[in-house]
Parts: sequence; C-alpha cells; structure tokens
Amino acid sequence: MKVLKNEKHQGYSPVLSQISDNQIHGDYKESFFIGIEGSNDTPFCRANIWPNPDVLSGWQATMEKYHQEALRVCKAIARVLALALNVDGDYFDTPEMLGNPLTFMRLLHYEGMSDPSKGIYGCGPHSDFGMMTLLGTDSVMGLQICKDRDVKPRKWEYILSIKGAYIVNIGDLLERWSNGIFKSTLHRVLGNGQDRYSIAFFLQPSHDCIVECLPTCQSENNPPKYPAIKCSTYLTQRYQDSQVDLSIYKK
Ligand SMILES: O=C(O)CCC(=O)C(=O)O
Ligand SMILES: [Fe+2]
Repeated sequence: MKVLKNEKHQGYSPVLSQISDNQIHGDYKESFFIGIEGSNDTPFCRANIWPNPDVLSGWQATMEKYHQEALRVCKAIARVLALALNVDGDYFDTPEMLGNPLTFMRLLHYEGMSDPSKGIYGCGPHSDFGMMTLLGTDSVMGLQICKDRDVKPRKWEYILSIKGAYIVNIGDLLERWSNGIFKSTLHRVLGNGQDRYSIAFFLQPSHDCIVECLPTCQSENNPPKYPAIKCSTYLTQRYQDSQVDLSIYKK
C-alpha cells in the first residue's frame, strides 16, 4: 500500500507528513489520497496511484464506486443547504458551481496516543477547506469538534460515531458563500492508543467557481464578510499551507 505520494499529494502519505494550522508536530496518521483523474497539466487533477491489483484485487473499482456514491450524497445535501439559505434547491447544481467538483477522498489510519498539551494529535485542529466533507468512521472514538472557535480556552466535544450514519462537516468555502450563516466546523482527532480508521470525502466546487456571498445572505446591515475568490486560488493557498516539505520522502 505504501505507493509513494507525488507532488499533487495523490497516493500514500506517511505519519507526520501533514500538518494543520499552528501545529508543531505533524499528524499521527497515515493516509491514502484519491483525487480526480485528469491529465498531468490540469491543476488538482492527476492520474491516481493505485495499489497493484494482484495485491488488492477489486480495490480500485470499490473506491471509484464509493467516490461516485459519496458525490451523489453530497449533491443531495447541497440541495437541502441551498433551501436553508433561501435560494433555489438546484442553486449549486450549475456547471460553474458543482458541475465539475474538485472531489478528494482520504482513507485514514490513526495510531498512538495524542497529547494536546504537547501538540501531539492524530489530526491537529483545523477546518476543512471546501464546501462540505462526508466522513465515515469506525467505532473508535477520536473525532472532536469545537462549537465556538472564538471562545478561549477552546471547549472540545467528542462526536459519537453512529453505525450506518455519516458525519457531515461544513467547510470554509461554504462559510464564505453563506456569509458565516453556516460556520465551518473546527475539528481535530485524538488518538487513544487504538487503531482508528476513517474515510473523508471532500466536496469542493468546480475549479473556476467564484465563491462569493449569496444574494440571500447579505443586506445593507450585513454586507459580505469575505471577498469573492476563485475556488482554485483559495484551495492552492490552503493546501500549500498544510503540507510538510514533500522532498524528504523522495529518497
Ligand atoms: O478522521 C476523522 O474523523 C477526521 C478526518 C479529518 O478531519 C480530515 O481528514 O480532514
Ligand atoms: Fe477535517
């Protein structure tokens, strides 16, 4: 499974290779990243790296099916979110918005014991960058959320995993779109010494989508809090900020 990752972060990432905002150590997790297939010069798209089918037969097809179904679920949730924001249910269903979404999937394995006082985490505190994340977890506790990131000291609450249910995290681009009506969820993962496995499916708008405050989320007394930004510009910046120098793994 340890197919080396490439510069576009596809494939396997070892423990300590990813770092969240304001963290000293990397995360105590290993992961396998599956992005969208594309030609090498398309930003955010690249041929995925798959394990040898002789070793894991049928794995690629299973992952591709999961990817397709997770996208279907996210698009259905996007319709509910649109109605909640007082725009048409199909508001996000345009080619510019969710027509060619930048969807990424990360299969995660956590290990070891976290110690937040020493900055040691399974996954350090962060919010996801995109529109929303569909998270499937096993029954090992670990995920915590902070409902109000501005209250200090921060209060962290465990999220129980419910068999057969997904956790949906609001991402930063949806916070921008909704002018802060939907707040992106600050979350982290603590290791408790047990192995923990999860699958995160990240939904991000189309590459050239301009994410700007929805007409229904602003008024004279409530002007847009964030400037309009192109999805790819925003994501490039956020991904660059969260990666440890990849060159150390290219031996
Ligand atoms: O594993 C989890 O429960 C959370 C994963 C996560 O937050 C992420 O990969 O962004
Ligand atoms: Fe996350």
